[in-house]
Amino acid sequence: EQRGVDELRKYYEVYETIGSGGFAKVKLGRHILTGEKVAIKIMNKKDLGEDLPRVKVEIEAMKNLSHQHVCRLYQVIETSTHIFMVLEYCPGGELFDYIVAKDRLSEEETRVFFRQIASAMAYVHSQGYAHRDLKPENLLIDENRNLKLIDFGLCAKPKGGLSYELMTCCGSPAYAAPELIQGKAYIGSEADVWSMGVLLFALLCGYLPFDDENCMALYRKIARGRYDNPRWLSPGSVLLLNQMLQVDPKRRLSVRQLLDHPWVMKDYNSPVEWYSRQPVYTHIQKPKYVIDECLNIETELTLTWRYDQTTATYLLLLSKKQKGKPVRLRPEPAVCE
Ligand SMILES: CN(C)C[C@H]1CC[C@H](N2C(=O)NCc3cnc4ccc(-c5cc(Cl)c(O)c(Cl)c5)cc4c32)CC1
Repeated sequence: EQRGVDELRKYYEVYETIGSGGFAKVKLGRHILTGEKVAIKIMNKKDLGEDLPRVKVEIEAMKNLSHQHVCRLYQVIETSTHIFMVLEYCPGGELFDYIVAKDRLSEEETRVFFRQIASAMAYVHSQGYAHRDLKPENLLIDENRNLKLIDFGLCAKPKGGLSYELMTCCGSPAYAAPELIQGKAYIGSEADVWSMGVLLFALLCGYLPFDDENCMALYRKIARGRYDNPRWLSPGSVLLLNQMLQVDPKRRLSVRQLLDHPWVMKDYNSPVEWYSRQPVYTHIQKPKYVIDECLNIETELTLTWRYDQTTATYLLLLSKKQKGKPVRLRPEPAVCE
């Protein structure tokens, strides 16, 4: 561990543990050069065991995902014993805790969050990924009360594209689609829409549509697809939930249909913007303030995203600029290789 932590401490101050996710612990950190806070996911390869491939899946997926509502991966440091993932820090914690604290959300507040979730999912699907573990515990709130999707350890990128069927039954039962828990071949994006329906119900109601402490009883309820709409739901909410929680995946709304659904458009009168506002530069268009300031990279050089210190510094500077913070490095910066 020591060598890995030394490598980490070259670039980051490492503070207390702020959480844990399955086989990982998450510590608060600060990028020394930019002063930006980060979340550092720390995994011990010994503890990972057969979960190591899941981590590789998550890292590869996150390297290809750059979106305003997907938690950003800045850097990966791997040693013989550990894997460190340096991630975008989300001080607002889990959406799950936010719902619990408020009992349930109003339709208006739910719509703000739901549009962000639809934006993230439309983007993730457009990149050929299915998330497969969508739940309020995997949606974090950042410093501007925006949602960030995390935990891509169960995501899938079918070889032939998202229309190809998947087999692995995974994710959290209460959010899992009927076809998935019945072990049928399923389409990842269709299963994600079911999970979004369960999530929408949880936001609007404060409890789950299908719940039972007995696993088999829970499966039967999901397979049957029957749930009660509490009296405070508007007719529009009842309709949208019904269109998403269709047991037959072919009758279920698609994410694309969600983007301009009347319930989603209410008060906004515009469809959900799902395009990424954070294009992943493959060729540096010489953003002057960054290149000259710190990264004296030959502008003709295509910056290959190595997810090393250079990537982290570049992305964190970009993030600072997007937040309107001064794009300055700490005095006497360490060597900017
Ligand atoms: C399903 N739950 C248990 C999972 C927990 C995990 C810890 C989380 N967390 C805190 O505990 N405190 C604050 C906090 C702040 N910023 C974070 C940024 C990224 C991640 C993160 C990102 C990815 Cl991609 C990932 O895979 C994992 Cl495991 C974590 C966690 C953060 C965080 C909350 C959700």
